[in-house]
Amino acid sequence: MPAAPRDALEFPESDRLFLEPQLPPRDGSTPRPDMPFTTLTFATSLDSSLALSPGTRTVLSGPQSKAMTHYLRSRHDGILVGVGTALADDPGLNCRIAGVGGYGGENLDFQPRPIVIDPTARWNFSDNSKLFQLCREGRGRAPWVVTTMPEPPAEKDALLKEYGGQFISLKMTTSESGRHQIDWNELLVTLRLKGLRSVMIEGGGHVINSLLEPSYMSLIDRVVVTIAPTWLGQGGVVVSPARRFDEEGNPMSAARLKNVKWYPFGEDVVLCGQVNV
Ligand SMILES: NC(=O)C1=CN([C@@H]2O[C@H](COP(=O)(O)OP(=O)(O)OC[C@H]3O[C@@H](n4cnc5c(N)ncnc54)[C@H](O)[C@@H]3O)[C@@H](O)[C@H]2O)C=CC1
Ligand SMILES: Nc1nc(O)c(N)c(N[C@@H]2O[C@H](COP(=O)(O)O)[C@@H](O)[C@H]2O)n1
Repeated sequence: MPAAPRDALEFPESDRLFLEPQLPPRDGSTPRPDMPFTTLTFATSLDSSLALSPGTRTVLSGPQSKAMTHYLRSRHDGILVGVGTALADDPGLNCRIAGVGGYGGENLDFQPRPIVIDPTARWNFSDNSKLFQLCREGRGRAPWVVTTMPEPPAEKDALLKEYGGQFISLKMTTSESGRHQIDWNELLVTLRLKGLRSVMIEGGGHVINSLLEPSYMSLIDRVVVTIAPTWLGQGGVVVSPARRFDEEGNPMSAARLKNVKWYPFGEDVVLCGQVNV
């Protein structure tokens, strides 16, 4: 077996046991036959911010919860972000747990497929993008880019294909709340048809808030949130889904979790649960 690179992360067996009930089943079975097991997971500050501002990569997770996130990546077939995140972070979206493919393991075993929602092909990726560097080094898979353009730009299409990635073209719809967006049902069914049995959705703010709309939140099988002991302050990228109202027009909470478990990981705490729909 190849040696693990120096930046490989360790995630202790005892912590794996805690997490197991929250993870996609190892046999690949899914709660809905036509869709992947879907985990919503992100790191947030005490004031519900994912980042200091939309274009800023912001470290929130400490070393233990970061290792947990990478373990989650090893247990999902796909990892999804919006184009805002791709532009801000130039992310790797691979799994760096010791023993997975490229980190001491064979081939690309346990490396998730990166998926970027990019309706108008704004993401200006190139050979120098982190994701593609990792592909060349055999440490990650090429991305699937979800667009609404029937014919995506030819140059980008060629580069994606060269690395083993692809554009996926879907249509825009208008959601219940009037948002013009890709329908999550259609997207998840498409990803299942393409072979993904589990997907973790990492962000950013637009992606999470749109998935937490009433018509979509039942698609989320698990929520795993890292809460870091810091306030980022005003102006951040905030997780705050649209308000809901009861029959009399009174405001009610947008969403609530059930079957909640809390795990401390270093200075952070990780909250797991299911959306109470
Ligand atoms: N702390 C954490 O765990 C994470 C932090 N982030 C941070 O979040 C920030 C980016 O967040 P945002 O600016 O909100 O961008 P985003 O990553 O949510 O992407 C937003 C864009 O994605 C597209 N999009 C998303 N959902 C769509 C849908 N259902 N249909 C059609 N298009 C859709 C739209 O083009 C939209 O403008 C970055 O600063 C990044 O660092 C991102 C992921 C995780
Ligand atoms: N779990 C977690 N903790 C943080 O503090 C973060 N900033 C993020 N961000 C997400 O991870 C992506 C970066 O991944 P790579 O390290 O480049 O593989 C970033 O784009 C966000 O999706 N997550």
